[in-house]
Amino acid sequence: MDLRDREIRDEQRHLDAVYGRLTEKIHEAEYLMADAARRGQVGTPGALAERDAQVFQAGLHLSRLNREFEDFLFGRIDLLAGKDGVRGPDGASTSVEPADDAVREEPGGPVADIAETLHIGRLGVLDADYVPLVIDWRAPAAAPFYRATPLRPGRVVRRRVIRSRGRRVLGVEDDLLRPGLRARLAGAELPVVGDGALLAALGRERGHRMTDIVASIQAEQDEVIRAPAGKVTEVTGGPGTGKTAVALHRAAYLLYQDRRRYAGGILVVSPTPLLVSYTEGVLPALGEEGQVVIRALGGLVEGVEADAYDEQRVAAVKGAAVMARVLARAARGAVEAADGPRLLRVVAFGRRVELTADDLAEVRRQVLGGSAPVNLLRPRARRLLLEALWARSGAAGRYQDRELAAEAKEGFFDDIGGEDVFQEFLAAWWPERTPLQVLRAMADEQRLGRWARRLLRPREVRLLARSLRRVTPAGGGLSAHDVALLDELRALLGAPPRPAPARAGSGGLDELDVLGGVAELTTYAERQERRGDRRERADQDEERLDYTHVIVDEAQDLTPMQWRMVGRRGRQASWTVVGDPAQSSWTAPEEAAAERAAALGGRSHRRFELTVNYRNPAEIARVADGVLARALPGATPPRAVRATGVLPRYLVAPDAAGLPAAVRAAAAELLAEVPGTVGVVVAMGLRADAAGWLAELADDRLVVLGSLEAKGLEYDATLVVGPARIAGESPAGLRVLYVALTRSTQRLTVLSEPEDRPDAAGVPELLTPAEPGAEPR
Ligand SMILES: Nc1ncnc2c1ncn2[C@@H]1O[C@H](COP(=O)(O)OP(=O)(O)OP(=O)(O)O)[C@@H](O)[C@H]1O
Repeated sequence: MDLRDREIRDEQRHLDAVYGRLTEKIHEAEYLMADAARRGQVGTPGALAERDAQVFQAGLHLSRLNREFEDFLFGRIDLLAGKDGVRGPDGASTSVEPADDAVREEPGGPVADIAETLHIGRLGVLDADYVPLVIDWRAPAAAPFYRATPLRPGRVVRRRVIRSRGRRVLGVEDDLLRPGLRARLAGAELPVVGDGALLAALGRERGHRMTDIVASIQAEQDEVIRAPAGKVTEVTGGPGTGKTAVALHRAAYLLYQDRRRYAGGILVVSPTPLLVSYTEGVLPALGEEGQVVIRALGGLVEGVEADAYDEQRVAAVKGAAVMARVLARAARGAVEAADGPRLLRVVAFGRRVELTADDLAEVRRQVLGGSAPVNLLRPRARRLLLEALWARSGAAGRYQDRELAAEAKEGFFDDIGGEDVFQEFLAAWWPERTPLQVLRAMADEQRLGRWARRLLRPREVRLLARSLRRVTPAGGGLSAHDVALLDELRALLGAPPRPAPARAGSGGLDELDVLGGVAELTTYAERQERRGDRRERADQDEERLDYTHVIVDEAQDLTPMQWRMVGRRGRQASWTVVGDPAQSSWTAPEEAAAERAAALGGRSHRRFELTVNYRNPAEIARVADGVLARALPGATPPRAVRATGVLPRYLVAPDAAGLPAAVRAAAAELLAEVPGTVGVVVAMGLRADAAGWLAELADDRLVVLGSLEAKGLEYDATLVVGPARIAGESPAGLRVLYVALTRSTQRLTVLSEPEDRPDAAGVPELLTPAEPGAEPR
């Protein structure tokens, strides 16, 4: 038996002991459940409550234990004796530094004994004597597993990554943190097996789901994951540096640290639904099922799901901070229905009392002088209308006595205010508006022009109105940018009215008379389960806005309006904000920076930078770095950790007619070369066409993406089609191209069109080295 097999056998013994203990715990939990059920039969309220609590606890416990983790146990550290003998609650010694006499100088060099061995896994497990069999990866005692480096080894002599599946140990890989030291474990020399656990993880094929990195978190990443949840933790780093992975592991860490505070209260905001589905398996794999809400920007408003895309010039209008002012006017303007009543007539004291259009306009002006959200101004509208009628009735003059006058007025308010005529008038004259109704009202160019006077240019008004025309009364056709507008409107309007059947005379705004339209929609996260029972649940949707921690992924892409929306969800929260300015597809970064600062309030920042690219092989990173130099001259790219020896491939499509076949052939070639996924990235405008061209390949490993959808995702191989077309789609196009080129873990093919002006080797102009000092486009 060779050394590796022997070490695997030893780790297998340990894993068997762990599973033995887990089995005992499962039996304990099952016993508890059965016992609880028996107690329930007693039937007193107290017994029932106790049973519920026990069943709940035992059920939780069981479901965690029963999960077949692919690698329940994944790490081990062998440690020198600590400076003091203090042990923490998990049974491990707490000292970070070794005892002064832990290492002895001997003639052959320094020698030491391993004083403590810890196994690291997804959950903490103690044996019957409270000795730790496995330390939870988030416990303080596990930190050295991630943190120790040869420069600062602390007590760690050997770090071992254990690969296991189910109950079987498959392999071990060791790193020596103190290579010059001869260490002894139970009298024998400490064996060392292989190297490169990290590299093995990085080279593995990719699927459609992100996996956790718990076995190979690197020191600079660990610093971020375990950073105290101060006010704002800000993380920057280039593509592939693990920002998304780190953000998700941080959520799991915060839960472990203070479950009471964070359970259910962590929100992760992701740029696209694609990235949400790519990442949503990571937390359950870390044992945190259902504790963290992950939402796409277009799915942040409860009951709404964005399913449309805005071209860049429209997005630029919708995302700009000035929209907040346009919407404020729209919210107030929309309460005045074009076909609303122009005369209020009641009968009081035996004669007709009227308010004319001019009178009503004056009352409306007074009502809008109030600062409350528009829908909440209705009681004020009611009161001011009655005041105006009372004044017009001339009744006040008939009373000398102030008390009598006040009494008469009160009676008048009660009588007139209670009449059907008056109530119907009020409902039509001050209709309650939903955000969706107001947004749709903005599709009328003339009306929008009025609301946006001196705020938007006529061209912008036209673009905006035209784009909003696709929004249906039920909320179809909304883009992620529209959702931020809806959220702003919701704040301006106040709580939307409860869903109710449309009432005649409810003051429809042109055709916008679908009350409660918004509440009829569903969110991304709940789409699956909700399909069948939308109506029943719509009423129960009390949206949560007060998260305790908000994590923003790809933060560089949020528009000012989106920052306002996200900011509303974390007024009291601490924040983790991760992003990379070099990948930003938003064109006005300064404006976004101002709204971001407002969203994060005056909270203090702690900044971290990640510097190593774990995704792209060096051969691919080099190509991307060239584009980065054009997009942001002077920016430092992250350092790629591995090379594959495979150079990117350059192909050229002869002309537009030949493009579909060329795309198909290039994609098919990549599918044949890699075991996992292939992403085909095209300009947004080419998305639908490209999907059609590739349909016949019918391979579920293949994904077609518009350039903006590629954000955050990764594939074994990527085919980037038409770099110039991608770069030409917006002023931020070069940065979008940079994103496209950094999606691959193994192979990259670039397919040029004639407009890419490829050189003789097929390398498109944009991918040739930039002239020194070249201006960004
Ligand atoms: N310590 C690690 N061990 C193993 N894999 C890692 C490690 N860190 C990152 N990775 C892998 O590298 C890839 C990139 O990580 P991630 O998507 O989190 O990077 P990112 O910084 O968010 O990238 P981008 O800015 O391009 O979205 C993922 O496959 C991730 O699992």
